Amino acid sequence: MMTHTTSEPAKALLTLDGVTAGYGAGLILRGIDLTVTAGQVTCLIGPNGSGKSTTLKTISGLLKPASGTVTFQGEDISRLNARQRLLRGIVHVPQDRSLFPAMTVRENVEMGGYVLRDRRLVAERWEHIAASFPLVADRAGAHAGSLSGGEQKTVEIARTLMLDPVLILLDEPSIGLDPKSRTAVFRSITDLAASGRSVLLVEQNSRSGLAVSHTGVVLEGGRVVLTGTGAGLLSDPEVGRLYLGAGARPSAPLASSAPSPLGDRTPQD
Ligand SMILES: Nc1ncnc2c1ncn2[C@@H]1O[C@H](COP(=O)(O)OP(=O)(O)OP(=O)(O)O)[C@@H](O)[C@H]1O
Repeated sequence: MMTHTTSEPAKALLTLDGVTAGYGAGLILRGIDLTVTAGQVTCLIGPNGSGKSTTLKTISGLLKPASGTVTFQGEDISRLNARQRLLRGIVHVPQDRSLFPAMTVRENVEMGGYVLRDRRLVAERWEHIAASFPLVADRAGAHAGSLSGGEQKTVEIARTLMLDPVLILLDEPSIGLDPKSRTAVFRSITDLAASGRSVLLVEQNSRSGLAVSHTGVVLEGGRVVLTGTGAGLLSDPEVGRLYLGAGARPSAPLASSAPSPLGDRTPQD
């Protein structure tokens, strides 16, 4: 489990105050209060339909809040559009696959910098990304569609670095992946935080998500019902029973089948 090693006081990077939002007449978010601390991984968990993806959309600007405030680096960004928020360093990786399958990995990563309109900067950042993600360097010339689901997700995460993001929103990055690919994706999330990025993660694989997170936030019915450290929520039997799909997990059942440090998939429905 990683820890926040800096001795400086934790800084609020993003704050949601009483945010309400929905897609039509009804509200899905019913007053979200949430803080993301700079340099941390924060994981949103909660039952299906509780509003996790909708919360990410109100942060990236795909959805405007009906009321309440979204504050990023001290600025009220509630009324800004998605492009304006992107330029401030908020990058959203949606749940669905978003690479262009017929383009190469390198072309896909470079496309991530299309708003930069600066070929030299894109080339520089490509070098940095290729050095940070061996998979991206190794498969640079391969068509994205020929990569496995986990590899594609890793490329999507790597691509966010084209915009030198401050806050990366990841919507269920591990969905549909086999255990090995999941481990690789969660490792890249840990690496992002270690390199100074802040991550807000939505995960159905709640145990795995909390295991790589400094902070865990539980959503229910469009409201935050619980906040704690990732480790604290993981070890709380009541949280386990209510939100992690099972009671407190017994310690390793068999020495010969030690669980992955990231835990197993725990469906919530
Ligand atoms: N584009 C949309 N138009 C209308 N309703 C939507 C739309 N997207 C989501 N909803 C509804 O909003 C509610 C919350 O959805 P959201 O995707 O935020 O939940 P979630 O917590 O991420 O759930 P899940 O774990 O199932 O992805 C659901 O009832 C969903 O049907």
